[in-house]
Amino acid sequence: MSVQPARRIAFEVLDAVRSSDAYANLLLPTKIERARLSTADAALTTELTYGTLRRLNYYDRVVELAAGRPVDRIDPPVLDVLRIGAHQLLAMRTPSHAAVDESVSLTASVAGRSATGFVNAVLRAIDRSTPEEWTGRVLATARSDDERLALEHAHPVWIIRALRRALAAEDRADELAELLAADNASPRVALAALPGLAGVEEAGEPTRWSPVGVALASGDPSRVPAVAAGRVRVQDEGSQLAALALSRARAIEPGERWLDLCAGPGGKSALLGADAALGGATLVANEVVPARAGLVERAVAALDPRPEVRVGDGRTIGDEQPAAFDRILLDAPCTGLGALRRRPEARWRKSPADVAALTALQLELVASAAKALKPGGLLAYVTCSPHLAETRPAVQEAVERHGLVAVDTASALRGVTREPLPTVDGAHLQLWPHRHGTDGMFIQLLARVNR
Ligand SMILES: C[S@@+](CC[C@H](N)C(=O)[O-])C[C@H]1O[C@@H](n2cnc3c(N)ncnc32)[C@H](O)[C@@H]1O
Repeated sequence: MSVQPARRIAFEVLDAVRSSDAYANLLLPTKIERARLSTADAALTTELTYGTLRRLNYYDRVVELAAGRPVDRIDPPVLDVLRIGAHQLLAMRTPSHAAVDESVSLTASVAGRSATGFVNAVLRAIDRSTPEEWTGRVLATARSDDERLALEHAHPVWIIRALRRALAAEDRADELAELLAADNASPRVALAALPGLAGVEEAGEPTRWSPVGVALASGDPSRVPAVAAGRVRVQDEGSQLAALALSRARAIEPGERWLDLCAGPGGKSALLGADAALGGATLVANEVVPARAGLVERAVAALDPRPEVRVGDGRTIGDEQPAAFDRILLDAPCTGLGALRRRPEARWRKSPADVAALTALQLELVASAAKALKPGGLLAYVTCSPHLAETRPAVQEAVERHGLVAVDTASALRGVTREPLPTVDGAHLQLWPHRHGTDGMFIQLLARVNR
């Protein structure tokens, strides 16, 4: 029996994510396009791939219980087939015979005939109980409340604890389950119409917050002509607000110099560059990884004038160009814990050790950005992570060590957003997937006060 392309592609992506650290959100669209899948098959492939990757810990526990052995004693390609099979049986309600038979055929082609009996037996064992019965059985294996939440909502325990702390800092710890559920829902595609180059109405319906935001009703964004021309770009609304917080917090004086310190792949540079061009300012987009600087070049290609794109370490710009910029965006490298809904496997890749390394880098970048800021200038410190270790220390050092003043960011965005953002305690703005429908961006404006 031949294997349906949807299941084969889902397997290939899981295999590449596991064995060569591939990014599913980059690899999957390429494979779907190459296979010339219909819209329905593309949607099925995406659900098989993303749904399985998100809930890996849950399906691994199901497989362990059904197979009677730990997953590290199962051949990795066979385990991937079982994970995809379990997702079909427990979450997609695929008819049993299709899920089992196709998984067996897939096993024969990727792991050899000798493994097919095992896959058949494990999937039939999974199919003998209802999804609800499996949930009960899996949750009963949890050794703590947090492990139970981790299995129920498919997040690692350390991320659950970090998100709970970040919510608790806003007195919202009781919203944890809602946040975890939002991380598991596929976001709608949001687009940004670049100011001066495209109108919102060209591409779809206006979004809730961003004045340049467009919601794509359905389909492939690259088929929208303005997207193909680079005048409208796929960009989360939270990211749009981060760029607009800097470009629209105050009127632009012609001749202002702006810097995007960590620009790759260039989403925010494109929006900043468009606003800069309209206001008579110039933008320099800096990125340390040359290949990512190439992506920035592509992102800003439709702009006139085009921002200068440079390859360099943002940590040295402050010494190289002190007091040179009127506005700086520091969209810091971070764990991305606020964007887990977009990158289904990301949650399983990160570790607490990444946080410590990133906090250190963020502090060095803040020091450099603060030096590069002119008196009277404005800095936006941004992360797509609400982790307190990636937000609080950078802002605290900007104020206490580098003499910047925290600006009330929600107020600065008041006249900018379509709908007023809910008020927050403190000068920063923390967006949340479950509250705002955006990625979990943290945005703090900081000013160097004129002396
Ligand atoms: C969160 S991403 C920026 C996303 C970008 N602003 C956008 O909207 O498309 C952070 C970027 O910082 C870059 N980066 C990491 N270390 C850096 C450094 N020392 N100097 C400059 N850029 C750095 C990473 O390569 C990555 O492209």
